[in-house]
Amino acid sequence: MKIRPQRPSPRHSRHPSAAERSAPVTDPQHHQDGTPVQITPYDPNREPPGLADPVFQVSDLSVFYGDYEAVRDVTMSIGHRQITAMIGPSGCGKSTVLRCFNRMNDLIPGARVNGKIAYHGEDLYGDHVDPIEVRHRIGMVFQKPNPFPKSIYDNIAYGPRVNGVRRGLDDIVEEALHQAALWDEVKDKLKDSALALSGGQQQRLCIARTIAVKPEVILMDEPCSALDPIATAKIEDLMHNLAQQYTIVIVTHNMQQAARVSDRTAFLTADVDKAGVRHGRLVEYDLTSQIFTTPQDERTEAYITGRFG
Ligand SMILES: Nc1ncnc2c1ncn2[C@@H]1O[C@H](COP(=O)(O)OP(=O)(O)OP(=O)(O)O)[C@@H](O)[C@H]1O
Repeated sequence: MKIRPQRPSPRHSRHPSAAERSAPVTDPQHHQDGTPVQITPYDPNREPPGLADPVFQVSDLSVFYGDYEAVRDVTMSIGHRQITAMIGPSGCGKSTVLRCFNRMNDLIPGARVNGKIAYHGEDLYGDHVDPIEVRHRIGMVFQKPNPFPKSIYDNIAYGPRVNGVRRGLDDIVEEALHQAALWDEVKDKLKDSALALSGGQQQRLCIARTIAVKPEVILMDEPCSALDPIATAKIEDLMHNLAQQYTIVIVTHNMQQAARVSDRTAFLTADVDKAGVRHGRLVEYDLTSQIFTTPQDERTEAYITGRFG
């Protein structure tokens, strides 16, 4: 697969999206005693990154499970080194679309994709494209932390070893754990089982495991839904830092989270057709600040103000 080589380089620091400053839905998360959990704010001087030279260009994407068209006609671009959130009511197809970005839907019997997803201009579903290679470039973090029943070290080293890396593993493991903001907590127990970590630590371990194979894109499917507010805040902080080097797409049910972490937000919903069948649709896609302050579509407004969904 010809994919443009990626060379992570430091990006200027993060901005606070206007959403964070003015969104009507920015309830902070709270500790058990009621005090708000602090999340490092974006840099107020940073402009939202643009969509020139997008990582993905999605055109007329429809996804079927057997005969059922779960998602219909999605067209959008995903920008480089920024965080794109996908929000919408349950069943509107957020996870389905997310899984298309690294061909995880290939693993679901009966799943089929129509339309096109270009990755740096290359057809991601082209005949010549190796889905395994795609998943190296485009990693995924799931809702429930899923460490392997191995040591912390071996979890991180697993991907590089599979890729044939034999030397420098210690450095790779340390760097990935640093990037995932977990090093200080685990550096003295790298040989301990990953299963002994807390849920939040396990999720950061899974992020470190993803980073260790040096992807360009990290897909996150509800990465905080199984975590408490403090662990959630750590992951959100981590996302702000990771977006300096990686392109992140996150599915979240938590609108406050989308408003806090993302540069751009896609709102999806499910329309019911004449036959009474629901199909997921992209309703609106814009800067997060726009979506949460001046949405253009009344369905988006109804959703973000809690009137449906
Ligand atoms: N493996 C599958 N086989 C058949 N139908 C599926 C499969 N996965 C999802 N669907 C259907 O596709 C539609 C979209 O599901 P999807 O999980 O993508 O939505 P979602 O917006 O992520 O939902 P949620 O927020 O509840 O996770 C739903 O009607 C769902 O039942």
